[in-house]
Amino acid sequence: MDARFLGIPELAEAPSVAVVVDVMRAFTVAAWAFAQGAERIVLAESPDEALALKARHPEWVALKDGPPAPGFDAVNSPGLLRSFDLGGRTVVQKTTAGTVGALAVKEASLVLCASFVVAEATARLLRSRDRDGVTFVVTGEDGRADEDLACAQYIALRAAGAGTDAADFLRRAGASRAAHELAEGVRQGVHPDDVALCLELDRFPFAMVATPEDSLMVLRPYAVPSSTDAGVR
Ligand SMILES: O=C(O)[C@H](CS(=O)(=O)O)OP(=O)(O)O
Ligand SMILES: [Mg+2]
Repeated sequence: MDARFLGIPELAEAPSVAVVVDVMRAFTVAAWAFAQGAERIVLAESPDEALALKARHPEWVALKDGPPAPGFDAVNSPGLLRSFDLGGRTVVQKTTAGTVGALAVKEASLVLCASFVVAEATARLLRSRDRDGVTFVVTGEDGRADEDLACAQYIALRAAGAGTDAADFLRRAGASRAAHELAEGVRQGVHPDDVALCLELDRFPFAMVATPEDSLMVLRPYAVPSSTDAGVR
């Protein structure tokens, strides 16, 4: 498998297959939302769009990064989200890096959103597909966020079938700037368990696939069979 690792500003044209990686915290949070029962996650372009969607659909759960904000129901924290019952709910998510990265590749034929908690399911889905190349979007710090790059490199190796030890990749993520900022209270809307939850390898058995639906980009969990062809699209 030919893998490219690009930051959001380096995305010149729509890739065929894109894996958008945000370990801390958007796509760890998204996976937790599905684990808590959410049916789908609408990826919003802006806080205003998230609030407009919430106004049209008061039953939806609006979530954004940063501190709690008027009109929003939740923040971008896995530790805080795990106490929500999201059974059957639609979540609207807007974050600084992860959701922006996914929307930047919305023209791709396959868009996966990933983090360590869904790493193996994501790799398994990629292994099942007959594709020449995969573009990993390293969403943080214009492509330099080491927690995202480490996760992307790990998934790429697993997707290529390599028997890779995750320990070094998880160590890099744990030593990243984002991990330090979350641990030291630099970032807001944080639970003390957030970093540990972001470093839980393969906590969930599903991958996450984003597709356009009625002019919105919608993320859903995708159960990947443990063998043979996963059959997306
Ligand atoms: O919520 C996050 O961790 C970040 C935003 S910030 O750096 O904490 O302000 O957003 P994400 O898109 O999940 O990287
Ligand atoms: Mg991030």
